[in-house]
Amino acid sequence: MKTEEDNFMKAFKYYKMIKQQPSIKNVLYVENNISNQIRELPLPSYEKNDNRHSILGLKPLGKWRTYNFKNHPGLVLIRNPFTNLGQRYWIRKCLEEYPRSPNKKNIDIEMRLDDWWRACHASKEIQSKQMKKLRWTTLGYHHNWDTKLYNDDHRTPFPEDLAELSDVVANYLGFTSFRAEAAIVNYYYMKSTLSAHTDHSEVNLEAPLLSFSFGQSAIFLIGGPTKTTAPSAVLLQSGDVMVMSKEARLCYHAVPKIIPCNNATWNEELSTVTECLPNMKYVCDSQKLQARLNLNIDNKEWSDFNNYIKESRINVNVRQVLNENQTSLSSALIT
Ligand SMILES: O=C(O)CCC(=O)C(=O)O
Ligand SMILES: [Fe+2]
Repeated sequence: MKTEEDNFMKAFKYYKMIKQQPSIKNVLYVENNISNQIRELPLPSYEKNDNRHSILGLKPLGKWRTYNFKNHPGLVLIRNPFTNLGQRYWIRKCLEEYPRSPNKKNIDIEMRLDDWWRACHASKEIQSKQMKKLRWTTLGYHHNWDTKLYNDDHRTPFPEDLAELSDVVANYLGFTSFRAEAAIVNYYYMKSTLSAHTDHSEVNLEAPLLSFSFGQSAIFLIGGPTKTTAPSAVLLQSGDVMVMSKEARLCYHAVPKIIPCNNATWNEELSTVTECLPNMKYVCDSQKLQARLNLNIDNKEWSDFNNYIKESRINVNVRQVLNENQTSLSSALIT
């Protein structure tokens, strides 16, 4: 039997190269769209009254710039819709709060750290051993990496702020019934990679996958439904939101390389948010959320997180697991 050629692996190996830097000549990004592979989309007819953006660290929706890719229908990029303060807020959340129990993380099997960030900052020994070992934490429905299945017994409350952020983004793109039910937060250091895979564990494969990137940049490979398709390489920069929907939802993708960003936008001009508090769908205490966002304007408060992110990348990968009319996986099995 003739085996199909693995063109995905070829590209992965090329970009992963360490001895010699891979050429980024063919890497697609908005600021250098030489091959016209990226096309800007007109502003969608989003809900103009959605005034939740400021408190979530987002720019006004009318200023967002959205693109699709000639060779990858269903793949949509919103080029950094976050304010600089907003980036600080989400980076901090991913480090300080999301890795806390009962959320799960890769280092749980080695050492029980209910509060990884605090433990690392309370002990130099823990810091030296555990800080750079965190590779992922899961939220909501916890992805089981062995069985690749979700389970009703491995579900904890999904963070309200991330559910709200996902709701704003999904609504903006017209996915008005999207519900954030599971997320994987991926932590990358400068030599980390993520190998080729598809995300197919969700019952609902119609709902898009929302991917938020912060910190250092990444080369993201996106191919087709099999590894025979040669992938495109796309540069993901801090704040970028990549959406895998429709035909792109089940395509192979990977991160072969982290590259230093050109500018740490999260350390550029910052301004606090003082607007009147909007009505929220998931967040109960919007006053507290606003205070938490504004806290990060203080460089002393921000300093430990800055030290982490200057040589790391964080990706928050949000999924809907269930179908629209289902409330649990068991109800999904019956219908
Ligand atoms: O880090 C990324 O950009 C992709 C992460 C991813 O593919 C995943 O979590 O399934
Ligand atoms: Fe993925």
